Amino acid sequence: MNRTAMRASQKDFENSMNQVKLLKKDPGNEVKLKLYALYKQATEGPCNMPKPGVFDLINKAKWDAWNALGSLPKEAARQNYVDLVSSLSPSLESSSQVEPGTDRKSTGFETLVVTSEDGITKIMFNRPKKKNAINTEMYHEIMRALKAASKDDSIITVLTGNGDYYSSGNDLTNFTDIPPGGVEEKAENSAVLLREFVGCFIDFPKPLIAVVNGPAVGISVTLLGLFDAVYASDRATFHTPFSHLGQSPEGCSSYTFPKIMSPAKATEMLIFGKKLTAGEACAQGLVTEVFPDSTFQKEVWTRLKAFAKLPPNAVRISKEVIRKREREKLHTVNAEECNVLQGRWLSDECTNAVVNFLSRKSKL
Ligand SMILES: CCCC/C=C/CC(=O)SCCNC(=O)CCNC(=O)[C@H](O)C(C)(C)COP(=O)(O)OP(=O)(O)OC[C@H]1O[C@@H](n2cnc3c(N)ncnc32)[C@H](O)[C@@H]1OP(=O)(O)O
Repeated sequence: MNRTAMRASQKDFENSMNQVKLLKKDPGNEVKLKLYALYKQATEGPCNMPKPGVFDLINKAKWDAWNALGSLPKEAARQNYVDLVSSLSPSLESSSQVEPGTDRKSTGFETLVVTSEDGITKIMFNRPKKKNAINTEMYHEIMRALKAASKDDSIITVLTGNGDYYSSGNDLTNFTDIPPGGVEEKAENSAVLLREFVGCFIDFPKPLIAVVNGPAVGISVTLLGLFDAVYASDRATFHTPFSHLGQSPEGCSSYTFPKIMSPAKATEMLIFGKKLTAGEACAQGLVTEVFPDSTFQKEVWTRLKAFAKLPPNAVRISKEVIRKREREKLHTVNAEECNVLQGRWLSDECTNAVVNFLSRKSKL
């Protein structure tokens, strides 16, 4: 069953309430508080009770648990309640794919693996044979996964890649699927898609962390300027060969990169296509920290799990405070970059570069 994409019905919710009564084992106070909070959120919405006094320990703990859910929508709370109950009583739900002790994995994605565990939603690019190139389906699936993650009960969201690459950027075969309106229509559709896609990163309400497991190219690099932290393996490289491809910067990088790394360093990357090692990208401020590849996954996930234990409301509010004053500017930059790219995609320079790649005449 697709836990993230599907919404639990009122009937599922009522079944889950009954299942709680049938639990053979006491799930413990922490889980009971979580169930209480999700139940209240699902039935009444955000916490609307006055805060109990410090000595009213039980009611204070219940209030804290409910209040911690912030503005989580009722439907999401209902789904989380159903998921939590089914993880406590797997034998009671025959159709559940949720095994105790394993990640909650969302099916319904062709190009991603999306899991949610320990307060972290992980969105993993999953086209390893194509170096995780982002095809049109993947753009749509990433947007869908981000929208679901923004509403689930995770504290942080992580993007990473399966296989040896983080991502090789835009799938160049995207350009071969020409609609009846011809290349102009294709360029226009692509600009609309890109604008919406980058907009999802600008507006994402929780800390967004990139776990860059290997080389990153094109849009998978530029987007990093919109992330809240970027952890990289020392195998990772960062390459934006836009001029070589007859294209121009996107992902708001024309604004974020000069701010992050100085205008001249941004020029070297975005105009001259200089490829940075992970160490260089860290020295420029694009990467937060670099880890040896042999210990990368272990060290990063230990750290992320600790971050995900922080108070959810404080984390979310802090992200909003940081993003708020830049949001409008970022949307303006995004719109401008998409406009410029729409023209670039129709240029001979771009067409030749794509044809050369597709006919195996050139690689980066
Ligand atoms: C609609 C929104 C548009 C937003 C625009 C964004 C701009 C960008 O992102 S620009 C960056 C575009 N990316 C590239 O130019 C990378 C092109 N790929 C390469 O140069 C090389 O594949 C590589 C250096 C990434 C890896 O080389 P390597 O020799 O190790 O492996 P390959 O044999 O080349 O790759 C395996 C397999 O994967 C296919 N592939 C890899 N990357 C892409 C890609 N970006 N687009 C399409 N296909 C890609 C490659 O063709 C191979 O496929 P086959 O096994 O079928 O031959």
